[in-house]
Amino acid sequence: MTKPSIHFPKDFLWGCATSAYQIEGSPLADGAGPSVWHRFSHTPGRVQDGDTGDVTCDHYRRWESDVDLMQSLGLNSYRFSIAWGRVLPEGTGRVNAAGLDFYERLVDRLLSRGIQPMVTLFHWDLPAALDDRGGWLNRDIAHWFAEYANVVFRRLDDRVKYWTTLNEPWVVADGGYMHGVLAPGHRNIFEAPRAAHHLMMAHGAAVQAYRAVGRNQIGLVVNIEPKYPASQSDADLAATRRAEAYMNRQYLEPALLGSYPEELHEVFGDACPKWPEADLKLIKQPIDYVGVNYYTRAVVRSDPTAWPLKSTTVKQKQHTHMETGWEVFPQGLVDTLLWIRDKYGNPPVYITENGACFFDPPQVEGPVLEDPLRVDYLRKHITAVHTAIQRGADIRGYFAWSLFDNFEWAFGFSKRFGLVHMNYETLKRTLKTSAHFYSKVIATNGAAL
Ligand SMILES: CO[C@H](O)c1c[n+]2c([nH]1)[C@H](O)[C@@H](O)[C@H](O)[C@H]2CO
Repeated sequence: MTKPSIHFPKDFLWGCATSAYQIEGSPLADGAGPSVWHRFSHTPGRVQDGDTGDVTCDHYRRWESDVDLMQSLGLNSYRFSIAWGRVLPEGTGRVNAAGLDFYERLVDRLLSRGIQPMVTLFHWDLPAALDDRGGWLNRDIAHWFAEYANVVFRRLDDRVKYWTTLNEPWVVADGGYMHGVLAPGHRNIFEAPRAAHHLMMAHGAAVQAYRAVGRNQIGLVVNIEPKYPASQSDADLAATRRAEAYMNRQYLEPALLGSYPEELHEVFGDACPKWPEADLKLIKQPIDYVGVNYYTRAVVRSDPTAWPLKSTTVKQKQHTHMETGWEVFPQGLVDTLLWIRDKYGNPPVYITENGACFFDPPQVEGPVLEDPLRVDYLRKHITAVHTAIQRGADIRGYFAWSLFDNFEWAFGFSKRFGLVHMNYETLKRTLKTSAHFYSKVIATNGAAL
């Protein structure tokens, strides 16, 4: 029986995603101010092997040929983030012209090569100067973020059609303030919900600012990891509900519904703050799309000893090389997209990140690196996107994570997600077979799956 031909919507965005601190290098060049990740990666013991973002892919200096490489892959879109500290070295006030000029040149080159930019304003690299003023624990950060956003909107909104306020506020609050494994490295259950709330207030303030000056689209990017109970026991079902509320609903629902899930009280207990209605009104600014970062699912079991969720995830059979063994589970992407369709009124969605890390060698000899496991992962997950579209979900684009192997936060360079291999000694870029595969999928708008 011949395979039914797969076609995506005519103007579907096909891109790759990256972020500033993970690929640019030169974190202090041309007047840029340091970020919390510059400080964190230069603090011994915080990042595996003492890796830092000082060089990484050296994109800050190789951006022109990198854009040409994107064009050679046939990308029609590229998702990247702007380093706040390059534009406003102290986070507020003085604008660093050289920093803003870098991103303007990047946008212009992308457009000249037929590549639509999707720009993320904040992908975790908060200016250190703002962290010194309390960072995400200071309510004023909503104004600081709106000020920064305005500077960028005014310069680039005539060319950038897709904006994102935040990338994955959950990771910042959970990693940076609850568990302390990401910058700024706090471990405090009383801080985490406040950081989460101020992140969302900043999102709302930036969207509100955008509506005054912008003419294009703006959204929020959240990581969604669907939660499946390990059993139908009351304890596992309750643990699954808590885990879903803590990761998947805690950010989407204030943004889309103007309220927090009740289950957060079970997670945070007496650390759960009561927020004024005005805050939630600010957060619930209408957005044009939801960005979904999907990698894996979680099978959840109750575990009264696990802090703070009182739940753990059960490792599954086929998984990627991430430390906690992210299961390869494309059905979870279908389930996630249909869950958003049904629970939040079928908003426009972009898959703003999807990808996998498998072992790739540090050096590559030949012209291409074989990465069959990643090809298989991408094929299954892009097919899952198509399944969700056929079942009525309004999906408008897909961005593979990531264009290059890059700085994988606390894991340093030990984890490789790229479609293009990075030799960190020579900075040589080498296409993997996943890049060639993705290129064919784009050229045939899905038929090559
Ligand atoms: C918690 O998993 C998230 O969905 C997630 C996975 N990832 C992310 N978020 C981040 O947006 C990227 O900066 C990471 O490099 C990438 C790979 O780890």
